[in-house]
Amino acid sequence: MDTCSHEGLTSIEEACARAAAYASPLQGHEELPIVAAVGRTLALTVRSVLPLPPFDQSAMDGYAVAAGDGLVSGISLKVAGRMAAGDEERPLPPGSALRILTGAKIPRGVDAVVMQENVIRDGNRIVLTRMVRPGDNIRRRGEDVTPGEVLLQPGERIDARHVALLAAQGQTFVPVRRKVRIGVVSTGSELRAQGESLPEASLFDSNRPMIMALALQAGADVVDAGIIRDDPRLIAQTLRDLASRCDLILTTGGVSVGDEDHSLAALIEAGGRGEALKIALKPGKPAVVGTIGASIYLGLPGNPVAALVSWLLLGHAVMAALEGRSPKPSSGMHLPLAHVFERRLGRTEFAPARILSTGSGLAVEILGRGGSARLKPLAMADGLVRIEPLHAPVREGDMVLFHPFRDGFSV
Ligand SMILES: Nc1nc2c(c(=O)[nH]1)N[C@H]1C(S)=C(S)[C@@H](COP(=O)(O)OP(=O)(O)OC[C@H]3O[C@@H](n4cnc5c(N)ncnc54)[C@H](O)[C@@H]3O)O[C@H]1N2
Ligand code: MOO
Repeated sequence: MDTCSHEGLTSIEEACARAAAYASPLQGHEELPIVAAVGRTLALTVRSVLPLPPFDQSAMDGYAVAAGDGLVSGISLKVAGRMAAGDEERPLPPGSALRILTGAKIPRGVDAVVMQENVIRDGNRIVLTRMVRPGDNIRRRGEDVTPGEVLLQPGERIDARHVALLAAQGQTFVPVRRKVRIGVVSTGSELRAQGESLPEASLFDSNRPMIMALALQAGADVVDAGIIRDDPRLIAQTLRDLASRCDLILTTGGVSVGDEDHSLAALIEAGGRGEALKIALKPGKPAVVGTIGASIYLGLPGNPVAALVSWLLLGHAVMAALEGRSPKPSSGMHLPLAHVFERRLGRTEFAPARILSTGSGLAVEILGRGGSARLKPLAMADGLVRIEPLHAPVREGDMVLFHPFRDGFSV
């Protein structure tokens, strides 16, 4: 079923779903040391083998006591010994206290820890300056994690937080999916590689380096397949070659309606199948999605900002499908726009924007007036704003969704 949103355009959700439908999760996994697994995708469920904390422990530096029904302020207790983190348990003599440090095991008979700030120490005795209740300042065995519970689900992208949890479980290795291998090609007879001369009417290829960088940021292995001029035979030959080596092939350029837009024709000539999409998205309206051999094919638009936005939506949807992850819901923040923004109804619009600090809080300013070929505003921006299809006119102070680049380039 197609979700046609405006003038026969395909909605972003439908376009992402169609692109992802060509992909299925990659088979096979490898075991990596937990720190080396950062950025990789978990292949199997991880269950806990150990309660966390592994034993009842003190949450504070202070004194371990038997609080019973509670100890009132003013009670005096003898300090009968000391327990530091890592010490073996020592018993609490009745009617006394033990000096205890953060992380130390709670001895039998102890049911509360008094913070040292809440006692007056006088030689070998303490006097409580506050009421003490049973359970105070004790971290219970298993209160964080119980044995056997599911800790991490397959598809989780491993980061420092997961490394800490796995480490606390005593785990040395973790099973991860193999990296997605992405072949990146720029198409366009006007393009030259860095280091080449720049004849009239030519420009340096910025999409291929950008897309390679984005693919690396997304945790993929990258194959640089160079620049191919606008010749469907040459493009088809490159696609055939990459199909035997890559899980995903990304080209930029040639997805629109011009005489030299050969993306879909080249895919079909190479033996693949696919479809040209017109998405209710600005920039990034045209795209080609399909498959060739065991590879997924994504033809991104040539305009650089359009290529970036298209990668963030379609590319991320395909990556999630290849890695067996369900795409996370979008997690931008709503901020007021600092100015009027001229636009037409109908397409979701993304634009580079920076955050401003105003007298009344934060606001966002769109840079570059929405030009899809302009690189400088993109490089100067803090993130992308997303304006919904029916949000027009856009007035100063209107709320828009802002996706910061620092959160890993996602929208
Ligand atoms: N009649 C119409 N023309 C266009 C339409 C349309 O609907 N009807 N859509 C426009 C939109 S929107 C976009 S986006 C572009 C997409 O075009 P293509 O994917 O076919 O890309 P090209 O025509 O090859 O290039 C567009 C533009 O980008 C520059 N470019 C291309 N590759 C690179 C690169 N690797 N590095 C830097 N710059 C690149 C290229 O020189 C062009 O200026 O089509 C519109 N046209
Ligand atoms: O949507 Mo094009 O993708 O405007 O640059």
